[in-house]
Amino acid sequence: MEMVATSCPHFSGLRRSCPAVHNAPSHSFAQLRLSSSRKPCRPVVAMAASGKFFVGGNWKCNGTKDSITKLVADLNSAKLESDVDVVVSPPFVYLDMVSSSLTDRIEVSAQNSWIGKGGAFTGEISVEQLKDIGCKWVILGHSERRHIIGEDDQFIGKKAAYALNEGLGVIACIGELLEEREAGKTFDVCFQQVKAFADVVPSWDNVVIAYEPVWAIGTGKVATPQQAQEVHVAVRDWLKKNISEEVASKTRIIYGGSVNGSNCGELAKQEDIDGFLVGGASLKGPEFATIVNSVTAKKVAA
Ligand SMILES: O=C(CO)COP(=O)(O)O
Repeated sequence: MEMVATSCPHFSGLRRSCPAVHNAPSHSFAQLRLSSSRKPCRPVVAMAASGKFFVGGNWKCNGTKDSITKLVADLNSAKLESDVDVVVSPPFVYLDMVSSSLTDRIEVSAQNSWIGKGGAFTGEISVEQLKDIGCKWVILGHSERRHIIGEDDQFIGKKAAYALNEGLGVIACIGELLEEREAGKTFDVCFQQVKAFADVVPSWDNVVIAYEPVWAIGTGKVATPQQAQEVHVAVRDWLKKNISEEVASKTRIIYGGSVNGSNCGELAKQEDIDGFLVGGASLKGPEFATIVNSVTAKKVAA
């Protein structure tokens, strides 16, 4: 047996299922143990720190002081696996309240931010203000902002560049409409949206990509694990070809769209699903904790 670093000789990408071995478990991020004949590839190392499972709860425009106080109490008492980055994203008006009452174990994200320094921009929230109240992340490019509010790639890109330059992490959302999927354009749409981020981000260190097919958001129609995995692999391959192998390997690609406590385990087992962005089910503390803890299914699958 020989130890080799980083990639599989049977496949151009990093950390993919090896097509040379049917049903082979996935490659890990860092190292693979290969037989000297270079046939079956087997992972021997668990996910690297850079690939830590990431679960975000996007509370959208939901909640009241009372319901959010209860949700925070449930989250504070939940047992969460330690090897998961956990983030929740309350509506702006409750952000400070959540940030100051939530356990340090969970970080807080905004659902939007302005494209530049704050000032005379009525109704907007600046990155400086978000940092001031302890916010570490911002969700950008969410389909509800793209398709309901009308934000385009260029505008979203400006927000991402500014937030990253100022030290916020960005949860960069991409995903196709149903008609785009049906027209066979899923990859084209996702690549174009990733490219818009890629064109402007100063570094990928603080970027998590969230693949959220629009037809699966809030509909109860979750993508199958295979559908999600297929897009995640394609996006990772795009990063490899257009940015670098390192960025492709390290960047977390999480899935969102009707994730719940029942379907998270099967999705988590997919090699290129590095976590979730959860809407409706993140409003229930115990169910959100189940989704966070689906990292155990991933570890078993590896
Ligand atoms: O939009 C989402 C997360 O950002 C997903 O929402 P649902 O989980 O409610 O489908």
